[in-house]
Amino acid sequence: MTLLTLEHVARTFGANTAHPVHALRDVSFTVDAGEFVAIMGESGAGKSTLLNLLATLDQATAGQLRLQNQDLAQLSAEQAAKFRRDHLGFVFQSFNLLDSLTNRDNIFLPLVLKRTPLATMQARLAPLAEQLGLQELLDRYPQEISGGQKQRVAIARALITQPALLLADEPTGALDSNTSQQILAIFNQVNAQGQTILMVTHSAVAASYAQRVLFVKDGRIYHELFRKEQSSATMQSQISNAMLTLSKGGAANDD
Ligand SMILES: Nc1ncnc2c1ncn2[C@@H]1O[C@H](COP(=O)(O)OP(=O)(O)OP(=O)(O)O)[C@@H](O)[C@H]1O
Repeated sequence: MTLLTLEHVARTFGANTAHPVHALRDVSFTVDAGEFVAIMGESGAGKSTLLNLLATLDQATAGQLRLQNQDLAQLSAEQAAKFRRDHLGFVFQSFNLLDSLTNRDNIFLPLVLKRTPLATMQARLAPLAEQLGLQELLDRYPQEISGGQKQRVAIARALITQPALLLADEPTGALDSNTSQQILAIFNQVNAQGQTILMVTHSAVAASYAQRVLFVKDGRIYHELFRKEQSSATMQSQISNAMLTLSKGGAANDD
């Protein structure tokens, strides 16, 4: 089942100025429910612009974005905020936890905003806390735990609303390599349980955990790699080769 469809999406900044920036020129792809897709590209390629459109924080200049058959261009600002709360989960490089709240209250926050009864919040937290190894950390504050632990809290906060799509922006960018691999293993686990994930990353290691990698260059999807049955080492070297080829200006080839 297709969850997300982008058709000829463009985003131009400063369209009526002397120097318009075509951050996205013509982006089309679909994501099926249950997929784990990584988006890679060099700095300035348009990744954040794409993520902002998917997050309903920005509107495309042209083209169509549909998530669960909702046309994202048709949402008012208020509807977009509700759509975000109801259907999307976010994980950021810098965790974005509130220091004044305990880890438990950070995780509850999106449900509190939706006025969810406490019993439901607790029932949803229990399995997540167990899976993410958070039981001992719930009553502590974000500044009392490590970066990897903060990211696990942030993942719980993103998943507690049971979002259709988890959007991750450089989720391992602030973590060392061991901790990154733990976080990526969690992504693989929740994906195996059916969670659809779209992750922007600069890291070939991180992208190699995904089933599919889309490469963005100059506001277009330039290349696509499928993991299939390949080992993570093979996938990583294919990703690195594709990035190298793209940085040299050519179209990548994964033969
Ligand atoms: N609000 C804006 N106004 C004008 N130009 C913008 C704006 N946001 C992004 N751009 C431009 O659009 C292009 C794509 O930017 P974007 O942030 O999407 O790239 P990126 O791939 O996420 O880069 P990075 O990996 O460095 O975060 C860049 O040329 C950038 O300067």
